Amino acid sequence: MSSLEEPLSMDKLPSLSNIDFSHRFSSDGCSTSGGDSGMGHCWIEGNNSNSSNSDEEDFEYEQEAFTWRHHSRDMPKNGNLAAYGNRCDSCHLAQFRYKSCCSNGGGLHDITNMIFKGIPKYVKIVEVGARDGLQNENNMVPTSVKIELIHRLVSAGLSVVEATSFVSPKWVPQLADARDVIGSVKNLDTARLPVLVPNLKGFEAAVAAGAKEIAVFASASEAFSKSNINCTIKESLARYRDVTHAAAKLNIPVRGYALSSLDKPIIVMHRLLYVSCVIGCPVEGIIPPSKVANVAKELHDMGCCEISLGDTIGIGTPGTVIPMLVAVMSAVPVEKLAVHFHDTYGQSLSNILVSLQMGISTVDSSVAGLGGCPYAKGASGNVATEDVVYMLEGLGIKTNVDLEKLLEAGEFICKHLGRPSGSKAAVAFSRVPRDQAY
Ligand SMILES: CC(C)(COP(=O)([O-])OP(=O)([O-])OC[C@H]1O[C@@H](n2cnc3c(N)ncnc32)[C@H](O)[C@@H]1OP(=O)([O-])[O-])[C@@H](O)C(=O)NCCC(=O)NCCSC(=O)C[C@@](C)(O)CC(=O)[O-]
Repeated sequence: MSSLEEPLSMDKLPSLSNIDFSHRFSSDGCSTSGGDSGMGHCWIEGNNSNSSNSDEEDFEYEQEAFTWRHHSRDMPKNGNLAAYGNRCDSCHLAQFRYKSCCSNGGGLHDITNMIFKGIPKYVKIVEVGARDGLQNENNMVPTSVKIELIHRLVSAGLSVVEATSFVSPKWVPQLADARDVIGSVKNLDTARLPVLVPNLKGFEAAVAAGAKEIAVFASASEAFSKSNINCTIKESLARYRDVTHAAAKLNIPVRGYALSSLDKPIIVMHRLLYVSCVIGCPVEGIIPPSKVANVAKELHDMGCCEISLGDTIGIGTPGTVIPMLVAVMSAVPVEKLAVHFHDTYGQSLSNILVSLQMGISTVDSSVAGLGGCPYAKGASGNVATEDVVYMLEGLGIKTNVDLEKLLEAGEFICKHLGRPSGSKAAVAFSRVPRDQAY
């Protein structure tokens, strides 16, 4: 059993013992500085008490703003887009159904902007299925399947595909083939392929195998740090300082970022840093936002150029995510933050949406929602990339991901794993021919 399976097992889920039920999903139990900052209400600006919700107004609004509905009804039955008009000639059929580019050329984004002030025009998706997804699989996935999956994800347009982990094979046997995986994909030059490393040993192995970018991971929960990487938070930060310096010394040119915390700019390998358990921990229960902010700040000060905030057990709601983000954003610039939601309670998309509203434009997700473990009932994988792309494109936010190809990548891995996709969008698209899907 992997180290992850233990903390995620049902008996350790916080819902049962460690976290008061109301605190799990409301901001009341999770303010940034002791009192309730009320932030849970401030960031959601789409509707206020003045707005009417009458059916009539809703209908008019839909007609004006979301003209894609008309398009999908009026579309030729044979799916011949060219015959329908030239505005959408370049759209794929599946995307045509929901993509705002097909309506009034940019106008929809303006309307969306009125509702979602500050929402980004482009969101970078960090695909973690090949790593976060497959590390929890009960059965070993053959190396060739992992390699094929990575190729498919890259060819779907994902610009960052986390490939594997250089962790102890005793702890995570599912990724014991990290060297072979990275060896086979390292020359893919249209995507960045970070790998997870927990210490210097992992870093050295990753470099030797040809990894050009790495990600390190610390926890905001002392107990989870111990169970996940067998050391305290402080010890983990010390390890990552060593890794940081080793990366800097190698001065390996990567698609990366200058390290600003040392006196001269150095190209660093550690793009991404995870902070896990940012909302709750299977052992400790609710994690205060200030604790998350402290860990994130330490890592930022080390020179990490991107910090991904992981709701590892997927208990967050906008009510708890917002105060956590407020706290972290007071310590780390928002452009360096990413969000990483597991979908245990089905809250990921709403959590992503509020994160975007707060200025975050990097989102982690996993093709087909991979990551669930049969022995961890109640805890599930990451939010599915297909669902994220569907929502973002529907909002007029660019992702540069080809949904058709992404769906095919999801089908490929689900077929291999012998189970249905964890993506709602993928399941919906699979039920009817793509050209008739809503
Ligand atoms: C950190 C350790 C290694 C400490 O494990 P340890 O047992 O404390 O380490 P150790 O230093 O005592 O070494 C024990 C053995 O592991 C070997 N070893 C030591 N390091 C490595 C390495 N890098 N690669 C390969 N082997 C290694 C080392 O050489 C030795 O081998 P032996 O002498 O017994 O044959 C272990 O706890 C570990 O690998 N943990 C990783 C667990 C993991 O991958 N968890 C999943 C990460 S996902 C996550 O955290 C959440 C995230 C990021 O997805 C975000 C979110 O969802 O919220």
